[in-house]
Amino acid sequence: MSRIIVTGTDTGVGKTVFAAGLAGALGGFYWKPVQSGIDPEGDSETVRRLSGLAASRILPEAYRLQLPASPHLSAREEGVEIDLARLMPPIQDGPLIIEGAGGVLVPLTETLLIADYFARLAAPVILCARTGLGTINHSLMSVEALRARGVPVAGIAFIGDPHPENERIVPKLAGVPHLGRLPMLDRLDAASLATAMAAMDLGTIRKAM
Ligand SMILES: Nc1ncnc2c1ncn2[C@@H]1O[C@H](COP(=O)(O)OP(=O)(O)OP(=O)(O)O)[C@@H](O)[C@H]1O
Ligand SMILES: C[C@H](N)[C@H](N)CCCCCC(=O)O
Ligand SMILES: [Mg+2]
Repeated sequence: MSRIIVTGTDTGVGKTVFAAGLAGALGGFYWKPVQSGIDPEGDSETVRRLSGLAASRILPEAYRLQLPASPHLSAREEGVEIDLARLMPPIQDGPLIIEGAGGVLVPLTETLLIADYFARLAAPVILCARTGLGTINHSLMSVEALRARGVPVAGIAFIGDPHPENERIVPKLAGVPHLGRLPMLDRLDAASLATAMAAMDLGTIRKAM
């Protein structure tokens, strides 16, 4: 079964938008194992709006927590203990896109970081990174943290305005493919996202899965 994890250099970098575009382009399934923050909507609802996929392709979260915070804290606030056993991906008949929470060293529990969880999933990761100032450091640190845990990095998907130098040096120093760049879309809807996803290297992503 083919699976890929979508992570990012930070929260708010555009993982959900990219994951929606990818799930739509691959005709796959989307799963957000741990959602922290559901007002006005969680990432699953966003993906439903933006992917063009049927509701049945968006799998229910294992944890759906109210507080928009680090998952370890959101869980604690609700008296919930996040259990790794509940975070194993559902079996699906098609490509599964799994979205993390925040960046790679965000804690799910007092002892389990999101990158440790990815290592348990044994699936490749796409790192979503901003194109602009600050991305070199954040991207290279994220790749190092993933590698240190033996998590395969399929490549970097850039998000934002073109920045040829950052888009050159980051994949080069990280030693991973540049998977393309998703621009910030003025009108963000399923149709414009599907069109913009044509700029991504879906062939390399499919091969990595
Ligand atoms: N390509 C894009 N075009 C237009 N708006 C975008 C794009 N990517 C992200 N955004 C906007 O930026 C904000 C953050 O994006 P998104 O929710 O995808 O981040 P995230 O990395 O998934 O965050 P989280 O850590 O909460 O899961 C949202 O308001 C989203 O609509
Ligand atoms: C609330 C947010 N939108 C995400 N669901 C969780 C982001 C956690 C980030 C934690 C941190 O790095 O400080
Ligand atoms: Mg998200």
